[in-house]
Amino acid sequence: MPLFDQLSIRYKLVVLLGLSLGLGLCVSALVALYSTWAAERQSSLRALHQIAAIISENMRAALAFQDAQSAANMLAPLHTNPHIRYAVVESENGQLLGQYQAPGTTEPAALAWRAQIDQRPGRPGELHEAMERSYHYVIYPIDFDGKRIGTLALLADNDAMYAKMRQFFVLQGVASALILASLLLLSWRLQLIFTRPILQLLALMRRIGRSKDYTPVLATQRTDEFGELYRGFNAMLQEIRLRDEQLSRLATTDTLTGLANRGHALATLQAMATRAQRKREPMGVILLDVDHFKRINDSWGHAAGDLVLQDMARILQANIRSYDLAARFGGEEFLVLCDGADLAITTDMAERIRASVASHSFRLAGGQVLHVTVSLGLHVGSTAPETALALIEAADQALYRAKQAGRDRVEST
Ligand SMILES: Nc1nc2c(ncn2[C@@H]2O[C@H](COP(=O)(O)OP(=O)(O)OP(=O)(O)O)[C@@H](O)[C@H]2O)c(=O)[nH]1
Repeated sequence: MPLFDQLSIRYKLVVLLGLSLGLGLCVSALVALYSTWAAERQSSLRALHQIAAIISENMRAALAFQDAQSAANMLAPLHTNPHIRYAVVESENGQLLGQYQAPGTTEPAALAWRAQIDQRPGRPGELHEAMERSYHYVIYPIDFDGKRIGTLALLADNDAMYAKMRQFFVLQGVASALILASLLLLSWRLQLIFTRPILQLLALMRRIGRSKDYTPVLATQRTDEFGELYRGFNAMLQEIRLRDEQLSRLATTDTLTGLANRGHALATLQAMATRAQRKREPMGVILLDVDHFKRINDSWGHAAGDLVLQDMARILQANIRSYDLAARFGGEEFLVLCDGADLAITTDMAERIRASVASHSFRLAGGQVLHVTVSLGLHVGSTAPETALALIEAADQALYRAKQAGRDRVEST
């Protein structure tokens, strides 16, 4: 069913529910129709029986005396019932005593009915009734003193029965249409119970696909499978969010010192430089290098060197402003980006760092205390466009001069 497959889950459920409820309604309507038809059929035959019983009771004397005139008089009032179309009274030996034909009845029709009555199954003179498509009839035996003296055959059309059936059919149709409309409304309400949570999840999934914001938002008190689905979805979002954070931390952080790594520092420098140029503000770049670091490694081991680098990171963090960035730029080389800082502020910051390092006691795992110095080169970006690499290059030249000038000092471009 390709068309059905293409329908949204909402309409699929409405179609399925509507079809099942509609089918139930059709079956019950057919049952009601059949029962009404059977009841009408029974009641038509019963009514004809009652008329036949009354006429037969009065017809006894006419039969006993073979009085055709009396028989005709007794049949004549039948015209008050427009549905009785034909009646015939015969004596026991089959002799016709009286006959009635409703006004408008043609002779061929009367003859056909007569033939139908004569061909009835069973023994002649026995009580018999039959329901045909367009008429029904009763053959009623007439007894006198315990002896069969004749029979009365009464035939009536089915017009009254069909009129009632038509009326019932119209009523049933109207009721069925109303019920069907209510059932469709009910199907729509019912499908909401199932589709609302699914569509909510779908909308959230689409929104996350667009925004990439994995913050869990589906709060629910539900205790059913949908509640479980919501909670599972929330847990999954939470996990993705944590992993995202972890991944971006790993991608931007130096694992030894916890400072920003080289890649993150360069990207931040580029963004900071662009912003500074747009706002026509200065920005400071400080490049610093641990003096004679190789000696520390060689004398105290690589682990001691690592410890020094970690302490160095802490000193840097302690001496920068919240909106500056300290990064590990290479082995024992660090970069500090000072947002909106002019030469005076940058120089002051570099000097503060140098002095903090020089006065710091680097305590090794074995308890030994080292004193270390750093050389710093700084450059303050002008308002003219400069690439991140050009800014670093300039700071590096200043650093080179600091090293050349004897280390433990700050040089600027
Ligand atoms: N412990 C440790 N050492 C590192 C790391 N990265 C680089 N190094 C070492 O840092 C040292 C850098 O030495 P050099 O480039 O010669 O510079 P330096 O000894 O500091 O001398 P100057 O810079 O001229 O004062 C090398 O011995 C590298 O092996 C690291 O992550 N941990």
